[in-house]
Amino acid sequence: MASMSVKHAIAAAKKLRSLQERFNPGGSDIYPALMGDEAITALIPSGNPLSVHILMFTRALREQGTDEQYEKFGRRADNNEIIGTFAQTELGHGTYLRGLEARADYDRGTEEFVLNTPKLSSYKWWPGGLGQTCNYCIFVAQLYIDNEAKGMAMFVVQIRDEETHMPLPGVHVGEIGKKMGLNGVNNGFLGLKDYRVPRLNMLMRHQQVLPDGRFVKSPVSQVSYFPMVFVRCMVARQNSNYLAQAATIATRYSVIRRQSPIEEGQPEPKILEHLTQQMKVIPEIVTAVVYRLAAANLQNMYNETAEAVYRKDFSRLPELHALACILKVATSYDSTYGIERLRQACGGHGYLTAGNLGNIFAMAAPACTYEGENSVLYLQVGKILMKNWSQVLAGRELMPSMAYISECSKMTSFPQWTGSWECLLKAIQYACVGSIRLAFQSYNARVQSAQSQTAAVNYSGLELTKAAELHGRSYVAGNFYQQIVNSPNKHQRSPQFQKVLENMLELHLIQIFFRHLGDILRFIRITEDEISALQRRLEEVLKELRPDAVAITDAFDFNDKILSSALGCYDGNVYERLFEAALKHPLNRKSVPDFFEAHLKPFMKENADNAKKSKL
Ligand SMILES: CCCCCCCCCC/C=C\CCC/C=C/C(=O)SCCNC(=O)CCNC(=O)[C@H](O)C(C)(C)COP(=O)(O)OP(=O)(O)OC[C@H]1O[C@@H](n2cnc3c(N)ncnc32)[C@H](O)[C@@H]1OP(=O)(O)O
Ligand SMILES: Cc1cc2nc3c(=O)[nH]c(=O)nc-3n(C[C@H](O)[C@H](O)[C@H](O)COP(=O)(O)OP(=O)(O)OC[C@H]3O[C@@H](n4cnc5c(N)ncnc54)[C@H](O)[C@@H]3O)c2cc1C
Repeated sequence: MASMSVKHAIAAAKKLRSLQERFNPGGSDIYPALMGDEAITALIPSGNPLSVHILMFTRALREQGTDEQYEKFGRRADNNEIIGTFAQTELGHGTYLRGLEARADYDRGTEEFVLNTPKLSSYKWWPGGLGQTCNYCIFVAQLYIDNEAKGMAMFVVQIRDEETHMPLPGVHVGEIGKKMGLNGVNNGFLGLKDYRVPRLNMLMRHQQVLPDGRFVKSPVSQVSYFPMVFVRCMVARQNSNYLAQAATIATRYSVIRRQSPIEEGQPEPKILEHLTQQMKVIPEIVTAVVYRLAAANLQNMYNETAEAVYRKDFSRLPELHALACILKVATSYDSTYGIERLRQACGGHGYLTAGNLGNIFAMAAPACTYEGENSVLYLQVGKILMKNWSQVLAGRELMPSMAYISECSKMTSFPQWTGSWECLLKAIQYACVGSIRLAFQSYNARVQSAQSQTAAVNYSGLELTKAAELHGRSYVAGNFYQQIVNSPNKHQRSPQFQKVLENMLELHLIQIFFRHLGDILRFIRITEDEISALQRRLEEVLKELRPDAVAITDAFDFNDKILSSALGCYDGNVYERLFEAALKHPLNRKSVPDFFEAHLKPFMKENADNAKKSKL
């Protein structure tokens, strides 16, 4: 599987290179090419062993290295002359970066760094492609000068000979073993023992070690986290894609499969005529659209911030960090749960490998963990919200994506309930700000009672993650509302198309309202009649969107090869394809399986003989 994946990955990398030249001639940013065709990754169902090379290794060299270091390493990496990975996580640490054990000791006598993974728990563990594919890596280690810790630093480390691919002396490298999915990625382990690299192999755009051992700190230490921010932005787009693929499969299957008459004596309808089936499938279609739009917005913000950082302007980093965390968490959670809901919506056939929904789930699910475990990132955002609430209390302005927090903080009560889109959006935002206020009261009380900030974060963790989740809902719903209602190109849309978009907005807002009804009722009085009216509107908008479900998913434009699903094929010949896939199963090559003579027949005969004996 690994070699097949590498073969496919090389073909994909060549296609990316051609896309890049088309989208971005001579440029080094792969993102425009990815925008055009990240579906390439879907062609490698066991995962792309070059994705970390493309997404992290090349970008870290460009963004964290000096221009000279880019010339020495980055250009060859961009040209795929060398293949690298991003080796940060260790067997013993993934989240708590300050706890990483790999170390780099500066030897001013030789102007080299001596790299070590001192214990088994210090081994790098998980980096994509590390096991078999890569011959280089960005090695993240704690920097020591004269045995004094200086914080994390990144080093370009060659791990395999470029000609023979043999591991170099002092390198212990290999594959970490089978996973739930992505088994073509060869995630690996790496141990280094007294492995020396020249001083100029430490990436020094933002922090430096001078030949005499003097350390020049980075102006903003967090800029070293930037490679992770980029992937979090990519996860938002990738996982909205996975959800869109699963929604396409389940929608097409739901208009082919007929089951259970709705009226006695009537023919069996398409299962998408059942209201409960509509509630399983159509919200997921809309969620995929909502997150694709949010991810595109985030990517624009990333590009702007990356350019600013390149000019040493770090002012937008905190907002990008907060939004990248929020969207990475929301898209990975909602896509993972949504794909499983869509699999279940396809009944037994959804459980067949030929339906491909299991593999799409296995590709989407690890995004809840990699690039920052989701609940840890929610806590990150919770901490940022606490800082911003302090700003609100001090009457200071907040970053644009949090401006609604200031507005809601000035409201003494929620206005008269109208049930309009603006009302629903404001209700979600108001509940978020109420949750932030409560979390702040708990957090601040703990800090005031002499608890450390870290401890106060831990003991306020449930309220902090709730506030973070509602902030994510507010941002995503607000972005969707703006795109549908206030978009500058709204007038270019046909009335019919605008109506479909507005139906999707109606469904998204009502669905989020019901998902967080408890959080909302904590801060807003809404009558039973007003809630029942929203229930009716939910049922109505599902009915309204039912005729457009297939057209919307067709507009995702996944061809059959990308979907790789007997349930979601464009021609709708589901049963023929399921049967064709079944007949290809190795067990169907013989009428009598080998295990009959070897195991089953003796087993049955032994039972028959025992039965006879017991009768005698
Ligand atoms: C052909 C390819 C096609 C591709 C198509 C699309 C594919 C896309 C998907 C990719 C597929 C596969 C790739 C998977 C690869 C996976 C790679 C990895 O997993 S790499 C390892 C990831 N690891 C992590 O994310 C670690 C998580 N932990 C952390 O980030 C930190 O430890 C943290 C933040 C949890 C704690 O930090 P710390 O303990 O240092 O302190 P604080 O929390 O107080 O933070 C200090 C200060 O810094 C600010 N901060 C933190 N993080 C960031 C950041 N990233 N950016 C900016 N600022 C940051 C924080 O807010 C604090 O600020 P302050 O003002 O001081 O309060
Ligand atoms: C498919 C895949 C690909 C990966 N690719 C790479 C790669 O290319 N390069 C790389 O460097 N890494 C990679 N990783 C590793 C990934 O980044 C880590 O798994 C991730 O950062 C989580 O760290 P961990 O595994 O140590 O989990 P832990 O941090 O041990 O988390 C375990 C549990 O502890 C909780 N926890 C941890 N810290 C806190 C806290 N402060 N507060 C509250 N709860 C906490 C978490 O929420 C979680 O529930 C990959 C992982 C996967 C699954």
